[in-house]
Amino acid sequence: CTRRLAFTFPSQVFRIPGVQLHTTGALMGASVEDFNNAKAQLGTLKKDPGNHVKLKIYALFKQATQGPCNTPKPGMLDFVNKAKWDAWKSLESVSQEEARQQYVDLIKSLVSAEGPAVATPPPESAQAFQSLLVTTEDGITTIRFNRPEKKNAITLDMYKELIDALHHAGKDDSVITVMTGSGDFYCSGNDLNNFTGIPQGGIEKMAKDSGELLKHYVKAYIDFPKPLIAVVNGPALGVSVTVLGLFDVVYATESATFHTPFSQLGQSPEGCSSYTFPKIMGNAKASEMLLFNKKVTATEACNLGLVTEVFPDGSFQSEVWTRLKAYAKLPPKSLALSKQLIRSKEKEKLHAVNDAEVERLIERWLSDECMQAIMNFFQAKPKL
Ligand SMILES: CCCCCC/C=C/C(=O)SCCNC(=O)CCNC(=O)[C@H](O)C(C)(C)COP(=O)(O)OP(=O)(O)OC[C@H]1O[C@@H](n2cnc3c(N)ncnc32)[C@H](O)[C@@H]1OP(=O)(O)O
Repeated sequence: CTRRLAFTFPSQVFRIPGVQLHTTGALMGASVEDFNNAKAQLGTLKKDPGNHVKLKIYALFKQATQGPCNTPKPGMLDFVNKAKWDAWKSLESVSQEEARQQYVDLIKSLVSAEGPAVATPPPESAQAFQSLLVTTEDGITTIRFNRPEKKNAITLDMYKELIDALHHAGKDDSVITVMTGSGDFYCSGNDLNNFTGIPQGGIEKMAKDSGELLKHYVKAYIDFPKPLIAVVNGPALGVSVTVLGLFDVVYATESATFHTPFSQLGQSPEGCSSYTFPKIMGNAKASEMLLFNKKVTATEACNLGLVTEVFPDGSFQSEVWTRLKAYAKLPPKSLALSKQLIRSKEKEKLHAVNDAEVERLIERWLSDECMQAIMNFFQAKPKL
């Protein structure tokens, strides 16, 4: 029985091939009911103006069932097939197993987002995010950066979504919360476009507003009430690295790297890293990273104490998720209260550090050094 999910896409209809409700459903690990519910959602999905969700479903399905895209690139004017090809191609480095998992997570998040009741719908995952995939399953809320085509760079809206997602995850009935990335990067840090628009209210207001947003973003990590675990699936840059000092456990795949090119960008450290990094790795090593832009490998980051454990690329996802599922079976209150005991002594200090870092950054964002560095990135696209 081969039934297909169909939806309109720029005035045409294209189909997700091969969604066989019985055989493929079992293969992909989602139930027939999930697919039926997802199908109903796809017909009415209102919050998908750019068809991002639909394209994502298409691409994940292709990647999971056929592996990396090796078909010829469609012509520029073949908009529909080009969009599909780009979406599939962007998953090149996602393993079939990971794509399968992401596909199932996405289908399930659609089902619980707006659809018919499922067995135990976590109310928090009822939110639809543009740039994140948030799911709750087996006691784990997973917040996944989901802009793989931009290496998961964090836009202003995405900071807001992340704050929301963290607040919800802190209150939902999951036992642990996991952050990870879609595609080949964990996250390339702040989206440098955040500073390129001509802001209403002037550049000073933009810097001040960005400072406020950053402060709230970092605060969401400082105050996070239950175990927070980073699953670093690839390179990490900037603010996605600095906040790692506020996580409870950081697992990294062997090929992940950690890079905080602040002085290169005319900026200064954030995410409380000016305090947590020297504390974790000592002043000398922290200075290499935070002042002199040293990019460290996963193994080096582990030796420095920033990363808890490194796993081979080939078995990263399966080893880590097996472990996380076991952690999520531990008594939730005991875990949360123990985390709070470990972190509470530091909280006041961390908030003060956050305030000071943001104040310094507001000054930096208005500096010639910073503006020049951002212009250089977009003009020359240097590889950092
Ligand atoms: C509220 C504001 C708070 C601010 C807090 C302060 C935070 C500071 C930081 O996070 S500093 C770190 C900032 N990040 C960077 O400087 C990274 C810049 N990007 C790169 O160096 C490279 O893109 C790369 C190393 C991440 C990846 O290189 P490569 O594998 O060669 O891919 P591409 O360069 O082709 O990237 C693909 C696509 O993504 C776009 N992109 C990637 N990262 C960013 C980014 N951080 N900001 C904006 N755009 C980014 C890149 O431009 C390409 O787009 P295109 O396909 O050309 O449209």
